[in-house]
Amino acid sequence: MTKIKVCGIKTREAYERLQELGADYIGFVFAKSKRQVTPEQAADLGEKKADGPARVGVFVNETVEGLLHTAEVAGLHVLQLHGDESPEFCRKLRQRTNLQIWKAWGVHNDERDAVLAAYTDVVDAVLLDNERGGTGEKFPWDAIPALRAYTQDLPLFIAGGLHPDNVGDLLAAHSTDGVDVSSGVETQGVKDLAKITAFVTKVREQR
Ligand SMILES: O=C(O)c1ccccc1N[C@@H]1O[C@H](COP(=O)(O)O)[C@@H](O)[C@H]1O
Repeated sequence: MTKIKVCGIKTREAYERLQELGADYIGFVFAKSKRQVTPEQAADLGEKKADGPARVGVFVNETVEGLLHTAEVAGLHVLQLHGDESPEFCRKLRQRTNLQIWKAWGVHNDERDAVLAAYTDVVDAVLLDNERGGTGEKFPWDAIPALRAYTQDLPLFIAGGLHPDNVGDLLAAHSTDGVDVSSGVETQGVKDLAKITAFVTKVREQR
C-alpha cells in the first residue's frame, strides 16, 4: 500500500479533510517558507487520533536541540530533514530521539547520489525530491531505480511536483513506498480541499 503524505498544512479544514480521507501523514513546514508554521500553530491545528495520520515536521538545517524542542511542542512523530544534514548529524539525532527520522534527498542524477548509501543505517526512510523542497518541480523519475539501489531496504518516498494528474503515471511506472505532495494540491498558494481529495483518491485507485 502506497503511503500518502500531504505537506504544508496550515488550516484546520485541510487537517480535518486529511483525517477524513485517511491520509497516512500530515506535514508541517517549520523551515523558512510561505508554508511555515510555528510549533504552537501546528499543535493547535489538530491532534493525532488513534488510527489517524502521523504528524511530520519538515526542517532545513535545524539544530538537534531545535528539532527536539519543536517536536515536543508540536507533537511530532516524524522529523523530515530537508536540508544538508549529513549522515553523522542523523546519527547524533538518532541517539537523542525515538521519533522517526526521514532524510529528504535532492536528486542530482550524477555520482553525488551515491552519498545516499551512507544514510541507510541512520534514518528510517528516504524521500526523493528535486534539489529544493516545496517548489512543485519534478526530478527525472527515470533516476528512481538507481537511487533505490543506494537506499536498499529503506522505505522510499517520492516527492517533487506531484499532483492529482501525474501521480498515477508515477505509480504505474515505479514502485514506491510513499508519495508526498504540497504545491500540487494548492490553488494560488492555499491548500485546495478538492485537489487534496483528488490526489488521495488517485493514489488509492492505484494501490
Ligand atoms: O513545502 C515547503 O515549503 C518546503 C520548504 C522547505 C523544505 C521542504 C518543503 N516542502 C517539501 O517539499 C517536497 C515537495 O513539495 P512539492 O510537492 O514539490 O511542492 C515535500 O517533501 C514537502 O515536504
